Amino acid sequence: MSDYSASPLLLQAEGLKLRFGGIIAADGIDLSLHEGEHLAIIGPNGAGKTTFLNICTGYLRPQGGSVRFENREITAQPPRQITRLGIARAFQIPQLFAEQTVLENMLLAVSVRERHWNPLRNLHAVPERREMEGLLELVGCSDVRDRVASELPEGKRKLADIAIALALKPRVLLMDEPTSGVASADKFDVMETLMNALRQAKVSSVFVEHDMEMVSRYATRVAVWAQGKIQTTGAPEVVLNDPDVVRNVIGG
Ligand SMILES: Nc1ncnc2c1ncn2[C@@H]1O[C@H](COP(=O)(O)OP(=O)(O)OP(=O)(O)O)[C@@H](O)[C@H]1O
Repeated sequence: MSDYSASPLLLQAEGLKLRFGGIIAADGIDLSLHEGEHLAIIGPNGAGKTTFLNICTGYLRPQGGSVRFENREITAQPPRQITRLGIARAFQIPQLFAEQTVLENMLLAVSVRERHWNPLRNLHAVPERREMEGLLELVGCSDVRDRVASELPEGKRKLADIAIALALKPRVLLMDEPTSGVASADKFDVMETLMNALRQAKVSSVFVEHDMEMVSRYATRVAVWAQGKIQTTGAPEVVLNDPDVVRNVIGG
C-alpha cells in the first residue's frame, strides 16, 4: 500500500456521534484523509456510512465530535460554505438540472462558483466556458455536451455530475456509491474514467462502495463501518481478506 500519512492532512473527523432516536448512526467516528488518498467506506446496510458523508458535508449536525478540513473547524457549517472551502459531494442520484444541457449545467455551476450568476445574462457567454469544456473532456462527456441531462445514459449522467463537482475546484470529493444504477457492463469504465479524472485534477476522495472488486481496484485505503463505528481500516489487500470483514461485510 502506498503510505499517504506523510502527505498533508485534508479531512479529520474526531469522535463523531449522532443518534436518530434509538438508532446510533455514528458512535465515536475518528477518521483522517490525507492528500492523494482514495478511501473506500464499506459496511452493511444501516452501518452509518452515508451519515458520515452527511456530517462531513454539513447536511447533518453531529451531537458530538468535530470535523476539521485543512486544519479549520467545519463542524455543522452549512453545506454551501463547506463546498466553498473545498469539499464537494456527489450523490447516488446525480444532482443535474434535468431540462438543461450538460454544458449548461456546467456553466450554471461555475457561475455560482464565481458568484456572477445572473438570469438576464447569456449563460453561454461566461468567461469560464473553455474551462468547463475541458472538465467535460476530462470525464469523457464531450460527446454529450449539448444533450439534455434527462436524456443521458446513467453512466454519462454520473460522470457529468462528477464534472459539476469538479467545477467547484474541490480538494476532496465525497461520493455515495459512485456507479450505483449504472449497467454492470459499464461500471468499470465509468469508475476508471472517474478515478483518472480525480487523479488528474489532484482531487482526493472518499467513496461509499458495496462492490468489493471496485474497492480493491480503486481504493488506496479501506475503512469498514459497523453499527456506527469503524471496525478496521487498512490497505485493501489486507482488509478485504480479514476473516471478520469477510464474514460480516463481504459474505453478507
Ligand atoms: N435522517 C434520518 N432520520 C432517521 N434515521 C436516519 C436518518 N438518516 C439515517 N438514519 C438511520 O441511521 C442509520 C444509518 O444510516 P446510513 O444511511 O448512514 O447507513 P448506511 O451505512 O449508509 O446504509 P446503506 O448502505 O443502506 O446506504 C440507519 O439505521 C438509518 O435508518
